[in-house]
Amino acid sequence: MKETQIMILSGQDIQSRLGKDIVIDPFDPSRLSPNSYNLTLHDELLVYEEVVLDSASPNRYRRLTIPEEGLTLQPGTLYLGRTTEHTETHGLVPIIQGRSSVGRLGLFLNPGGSLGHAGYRGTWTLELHCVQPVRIYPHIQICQITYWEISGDSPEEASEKYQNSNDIQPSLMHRELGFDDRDTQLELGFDEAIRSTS
Ligand SMILES: Nc1ccn([C@H]2C[C@H](O)[C@@H](COP(=O)(O)OP(=O)(O)OP(=O)(O)O)O2)c(=O)n1
Repeated sequence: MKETQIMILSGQDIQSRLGKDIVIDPFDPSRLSPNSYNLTLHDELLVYEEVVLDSASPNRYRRLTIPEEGLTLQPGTLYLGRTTEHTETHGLVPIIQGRSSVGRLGLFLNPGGSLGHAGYRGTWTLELHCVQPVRIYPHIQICQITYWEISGDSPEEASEKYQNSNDIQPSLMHRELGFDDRDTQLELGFDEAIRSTS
């Protein structure tokens, strides 16, 4: 039987493929690790307003800004954030995971890591929760992206819901259950209302 090897890209390989099959924008070479690249936290967060989240309809949320002097996250709340960086990947599978230095503060994101599609283009949504109050700051290096070679044919198929995200993207699972764009518009309208009064 033929052995299949799944390979992870080294930091050097990531850098040498920039502008070809990998885009990381902005890019800072000091954030490269031996086999990953550290992505940073944008200064906005979303917090759901609902006591019970419904997977079959859009959930209202409000937007927070993380000030330069920091923001203390509280246990029991899900915070949605995003990477500052826009990434684009072709012919490789990108995966993001929380950094160990962040996990050691009891701050966890995207449990188990988040698998991207080969062909994913956009910023990444970060699902943050903490086990005790923890202070965070804008643009801290929060997670790492790794790139994996694919075994076998894998036509690039963009995510119908999340491709080209350039803002924090709450769950769009309701779309799978038959809700149309009208429901999403209501959600966006609520977000704008919150922003204009805060
Ligand atoms: N925390 C995450 C996880 C993924 N993604 C991006 C990269 C992926 O290529 C895309 C779709 O992710 P999933 O396949 O995990 O999402 P779903 O399965 O929910 O959606 P779809 O059915 O569109 O694939 O979203 C993201 O921005 N933030």
